[in-house]
Amino acid sequence: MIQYLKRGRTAEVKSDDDAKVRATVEDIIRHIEKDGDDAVREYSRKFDNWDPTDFRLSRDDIAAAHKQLSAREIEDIAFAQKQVRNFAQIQRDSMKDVEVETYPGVVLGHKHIPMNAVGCYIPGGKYPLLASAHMSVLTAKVAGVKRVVSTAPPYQGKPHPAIVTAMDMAGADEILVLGGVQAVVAMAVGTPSVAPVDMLVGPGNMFVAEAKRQLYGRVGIDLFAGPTETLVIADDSVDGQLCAVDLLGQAEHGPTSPAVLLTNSEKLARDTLAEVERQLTILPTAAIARQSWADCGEIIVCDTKEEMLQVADDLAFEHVQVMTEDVDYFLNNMTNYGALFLGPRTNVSFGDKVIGTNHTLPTNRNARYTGGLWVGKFLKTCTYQRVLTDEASATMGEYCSRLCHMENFAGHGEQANIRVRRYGNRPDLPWYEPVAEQA
Ligand SMILES: NC(=O)c1ccc[n+]([C@@H]2O[C@H](COP(=O)([O-])OP(=O)(O)OC[C@H]3O[C@@H](n4cnc5c(N)ncnc54)[C@H](O)[C@@H]3O)[C@@H](O)[C@H]2O)c1
Ligand SMILES: [Zn+2]
Repeated sequence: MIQYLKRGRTAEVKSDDDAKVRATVEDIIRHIEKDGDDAVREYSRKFDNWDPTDFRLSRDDIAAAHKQLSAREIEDIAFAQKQVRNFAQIQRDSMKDVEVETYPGVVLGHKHIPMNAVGCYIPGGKYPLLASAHMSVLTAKVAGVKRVVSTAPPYQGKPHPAIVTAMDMAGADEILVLGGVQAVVAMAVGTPSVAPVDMLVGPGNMFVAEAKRQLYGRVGIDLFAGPTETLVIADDSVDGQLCAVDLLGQAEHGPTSPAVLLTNSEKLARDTLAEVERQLTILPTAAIARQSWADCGEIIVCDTKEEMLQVADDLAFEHVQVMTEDVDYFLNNMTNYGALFLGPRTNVSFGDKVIGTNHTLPTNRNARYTGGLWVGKFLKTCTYQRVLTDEASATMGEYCSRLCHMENFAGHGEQANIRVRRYGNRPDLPWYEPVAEQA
């Protein structure tokens, strides 16, 4: 049986919010398409109170940002980037180009081609999320993207030195200080001051995520990476204190970030509920976490691990932290998740900041069809083919001719027929008719 010890707010409230966000974003896109840089500047002033002469940082600005960080801070960023770069490179190396003779005389292949230009959004509204610079910029560079534009909103009224430094250390080619919808639209549509990119990547709040969704098709997007979600799957092998820390640690992202405990232990459920209340009295970011816990937090109690698996797959959450006796049961059987965190020694914060897997992950049940950002998202897998022999050309041509005819494609059919005529030595084949089998 599946019971709720605590429920989040209803889906109707959420869909009402979604409609408002959609309309806001539509307006901003239309306005920037029409008025370019002037509109970008207007929204930057309105939402971020930010109106510099140039949204792009100079080499001097970037050097000045580096100087504001301590040696320790630089080393910490370098450590995290080393882990992310290393794993991204291992993933890149696992992707092989192929070229195979698939039929006598027929050679098919594919190669992975990096995109030419991408725009990386680094969130910075509530927190200066410098880790996103490693996740987006650095991964794009490992993939071989030539032009990587990176942007973050001003933080407390100015460019955040650690974000700028992390972007630069990750290899960004252009650094903008621009936030929200105006930033992603400027990069996607292009303005006189920002050349357009081919794909937008990176997480963001619901405005940023919705803007990427609406721009999809004109540019590529990596995935729908909206407000953070965390699911903790736990049993009596861990305690309520640990579960509460891991729920609130991610609930602090924002007021719409769900944190859910899924357990087969009613005792753990009750202990966690009490611990969450206690920790909310001491957590420095409790103002945000309290609201997200009240609105979106849930505690679900199941009888069996099979039920837990079913609930977890239905939720298809971004982060799934498994702290049960048999963590491999979930690794082997779960099908919908952004990233898994197995066992109590690791946690979502390690993944967010330092361990090396990418933290830009699908939210809003998009994990049903995609994993998170990774080096492969910056590569286009493109096929090619050649036919090496006259015989193979004639054989494919004969089949193709008849298949085209079944679809009423006369022109396609003739593309095949002319090959059969020339390479199959059948000069008398009629035009626009399916090739008959030879007697
Ligand atoms: N899914 C993932 O992989 C992942 C990873 C990390 C962070 N996140 C999420 O990223 C988000 C970061 O959000 P944030 O708000 O701190 O920073 P943000 O940079 O995403 O958004 C700030 C911008 O939002 C715009 N904005 C604010 N209010 C607006 C309004 N009413 N209308 C239009 N635009 C408005 C402003 O221009 C501002 O620059 C969080 O929700 C967090 O959960 C997701
Ligand atoms: Zn997080």
